[in-house]
Amino acid sequence: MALRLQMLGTGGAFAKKYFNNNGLLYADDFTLLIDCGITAPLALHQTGVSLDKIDAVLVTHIHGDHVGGLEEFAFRMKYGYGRKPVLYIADKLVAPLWENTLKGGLSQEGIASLEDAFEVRTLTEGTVHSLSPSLKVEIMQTPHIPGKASYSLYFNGEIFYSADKTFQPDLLTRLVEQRNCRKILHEVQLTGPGEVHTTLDELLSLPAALREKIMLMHYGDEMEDYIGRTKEMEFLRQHEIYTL
Ligand SMILES: O=c1ccn([C@@H]2O[C@@H]3COP(=O)(O)O[C@H]3[C@H]2O)c(=O)[nH]1
Ligand SMILES: [Zn+2]
Ligand SMILES: [Zn+2]
Repeated sequence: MALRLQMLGTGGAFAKKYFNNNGLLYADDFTLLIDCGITAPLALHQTGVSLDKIDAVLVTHIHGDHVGGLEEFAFRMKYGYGRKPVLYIADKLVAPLWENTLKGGLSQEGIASLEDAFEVRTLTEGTVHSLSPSLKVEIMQTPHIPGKASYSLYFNGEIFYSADKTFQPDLLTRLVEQRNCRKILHEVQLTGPGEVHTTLDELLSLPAALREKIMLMHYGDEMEDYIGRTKEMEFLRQHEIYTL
């Protein structure tokens, strides 16, 4: 059966009308939380999804809007459900996530490493990882902040989910023309220069054959002003469930 996606939030890091850009990906036999930002615990609560229904969380990179909810997630799973959440993470992000983000809050007697708080399953580039019989993922490092690794995701060899990233037209073209990609969930920055993100103008410069596969996410509070100005590319709406 097709994958379904329910964004807990579709906002950029500083959006106030939208929660952080985190998504629930539903496969037949598996529910994956893609990123767990600062607002994820509240967004999950409002969506009516309890933590124990999430089979695993996967993080794309270490910014607060993508990992800031992990401390609460781990503590509530430990004290509320008596177990550790499964965490999929690129091998290169394991040390920075613990040392630079989570250690201060989570470390205590019995929790001295990321593995003490989560069932850590590392992901490597160039490998297709089976999360379940119906859900496979490949991670692809894509440029975001210089010197800071960030990984876009390719699900079941056909669905591309961009991490925060700069414009990479060649990658998008290659995925569609050579790797059977039929849907692209893409971050977008609506105003100002892209710098560490992809601007709407950049995405509008792509050929129609690519644009028609793209849905937009990680946008600012000004999104409504841009409805009708994105050609074939629709805005993903938080909490709605999309069949991919
Ligand atoms: O070199 C930098 C680093 C960061 N930032 C801002 O901080 C935010 C962090 O989360 P984000 O990656 O969703 O979005 C980023 C930008 O809004 C930036 O504009 N330039
Ligand atoms: Zn972000
Ligand atoms: Zn980021």
